Amino acid sequence: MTPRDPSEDANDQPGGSRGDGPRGSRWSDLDRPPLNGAALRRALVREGGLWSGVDVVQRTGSTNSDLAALADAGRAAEGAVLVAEEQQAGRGRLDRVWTAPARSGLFFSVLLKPAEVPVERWGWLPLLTGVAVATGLSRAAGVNTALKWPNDLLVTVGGEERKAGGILAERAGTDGVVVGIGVNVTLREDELPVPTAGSLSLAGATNTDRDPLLRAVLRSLEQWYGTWREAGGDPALSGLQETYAAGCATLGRRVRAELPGDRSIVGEAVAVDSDGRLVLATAEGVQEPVGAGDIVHLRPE
Ligand SMILES: Nc1ncnc2c1ncn2[C@@H]1O[C@H](COP(=O)(O)OP(=O)(O)OP(=O)(O)O)[C@@H](O)[C@H]1O
Ligand SMILES: O=C(O)CCCC[C@@H]1SC[C@@H]2NC(=O)N[C@@H]21
Repeated sequence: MTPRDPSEDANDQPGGSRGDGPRGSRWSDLDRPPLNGAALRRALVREGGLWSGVDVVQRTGSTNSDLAALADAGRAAEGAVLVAEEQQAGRGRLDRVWTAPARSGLFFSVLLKPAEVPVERWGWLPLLTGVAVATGLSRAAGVNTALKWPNDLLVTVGGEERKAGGILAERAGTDGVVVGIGVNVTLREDELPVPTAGSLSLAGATNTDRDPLLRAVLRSLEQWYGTWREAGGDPALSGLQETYAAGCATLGRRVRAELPGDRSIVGEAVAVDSDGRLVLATAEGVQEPVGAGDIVHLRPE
């Protein structure tokens, strides 16, 4: 898959390259070891499995943009995985920037083509990915994670909820979705892009070795995606709706939903409905489903 940095194959050497650190970085390579692309491929790519290829590049603008361009050109198969050690134009939801310094986290995109699932149910893909990321990381990093609706990954740092990861899902080609995942693994307090951000290491993770973390997330994603597809994308039948609700820190909280067009609604988040929308119960006794926008967790009244 392209575009690739010519130096990327350094990652294919066992132990990876240990040369100069990235330009402008205060970290040496020994502080932040590289991913081992060859070992990841060996562990993840197998006949009949979902992952058809795993490419690791040193640096790019955005793995979502790159994989979407390949999908648009018909040059990427279902299950293609593109990982970057660093992103220089990482993108978040709602046209925000996603900060991704070299080797500080997991920055990757996967191409999914759920042909047997009706398109109306594809909106569950980012939520499904959130469940897979939270499950994989809770297991492999030894840290508690929760989801803020729709798919921010939260950790607790010094008693505060902080955002350590996020998911950006975008249609690509005629029949696919590129799901991009960003997780802050070893970002230190003084490196955080915003005070509300956190990282797995700041939350006390017992393991911050990115290879096993990435494997755990991709294995969990393969499992959840398989179960959901077999259920025809039905969120209840696949158990996804229930599992999502169990891991969602937004439910039961007082929140403000900031909607497109400068409108906002305040209410208690009471459910995630079968379309993946967050249902707010307002003080007026109305149940308002919210499908898009920003959610702010408020203090209890
Ligand atoms: N590496 C990163 N880690 C965490 N947040 C980041 C990172 N890079 C950029 N950001 C952005 O910083 C902003 C602050 O995140 P925060 O969770 O506080 O607020 P938010 O605006 O409610 O985010 P969201 O809409 O995703 O819920 C977000 O827009 C987030 O996308
Ligand atoms: O929280 C968000 O708003 C979503 C952040 C998604 C970031 C990931 S990093 C890999 C992929 N490539 C991108 O440009 N964005 C996603």
